[in-house]
Amino acid sequence: MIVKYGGNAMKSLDLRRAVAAEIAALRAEQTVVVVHGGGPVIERELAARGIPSEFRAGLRVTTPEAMDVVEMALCQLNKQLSQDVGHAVGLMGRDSDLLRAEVFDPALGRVGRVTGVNADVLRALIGAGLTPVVGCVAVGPDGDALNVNADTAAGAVAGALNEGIVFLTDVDGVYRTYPDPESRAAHLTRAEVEGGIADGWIAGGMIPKVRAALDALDRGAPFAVIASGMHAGALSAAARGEAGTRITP
Ligand SMILES: Nc1ncnc2c1ncn2[C@@H]1O[C@H](COP(=O)(O)OP(=O)(O)O)[C@@H](O)[C@H]1O
Ligand SMILES: CC(=O)N[C@@H](CCC(=O)OP(=O)(O)O)C(=O)O
Repeated sequence: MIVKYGGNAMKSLDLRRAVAAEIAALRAEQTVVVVHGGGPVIERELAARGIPSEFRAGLRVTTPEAMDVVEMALCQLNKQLSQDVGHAVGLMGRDSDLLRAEVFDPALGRVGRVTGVNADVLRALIGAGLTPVVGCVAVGPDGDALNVNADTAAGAVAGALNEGIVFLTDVDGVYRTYPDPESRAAHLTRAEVEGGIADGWIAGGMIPKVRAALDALDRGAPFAVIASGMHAGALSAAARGEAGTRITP
């Protein structure tokens, strides 16, 4: 299974360690590949350098200067997470062409769209009993770094490995009336997702997440769930289909 682990569910060290422990526990039952972002860490490092952040439809406009900071911040986080998870190898998308990408839209700068995943490297690590922990910086056609939204990167990895995916975040799933957790949808079809984006009840950072879930299914993932990483046991409940929002074709 692929676990996408992102910014909001890693805001404190305690939370990060709790999720890492859940990932380590899940590994006793199944193979796990972690793909991570780190929005809040990137945000902090950019702010410390006086570099402003602008998002369009959930994607960070990334200048070459911002790209350097994104890569530095995510590389450090990658090592911390792989240490937290244990028996893991931390890799960035630039290692062994793990994530290949092209420029998504020149107006967004160095933002990438994934064009290929080196699944053989992941299979080799898994075969050696190690958990891959993948940071979402890809290699572009010119060999330079491209900033890929971590949900998008994780969806592409799930598709390439034909494995299910759980996107961990700071909400219990997709809410029909955000922010009311009682309105969580247990299932959403592609048509409902597209309708939700068009009608505006799926917004902001949830847009790349639901699109990545659909993309993962299109690329061959058997299931895609969006669930909370904020409570103990949430990951295994989501893996069993007892929590979160399951996106279906
Ligand atoms: N319909 C919705 N249901 C739940 N969350 C939503 C919805 N629409 C927008 N959101 C927002 O999406 C956020 C999750 O996306 P994001 O902040 O990018 O998460 P992460 O950093 O975990 O990847 C939620 O915290 C919430 O603010
Ligand atoms: C292009 C783009 O938006 N890239 C993201 C990559 C990190 C990410 O996605 O982190 P979370 O999963 O924590 O949100 C960014 O720069 O924030």
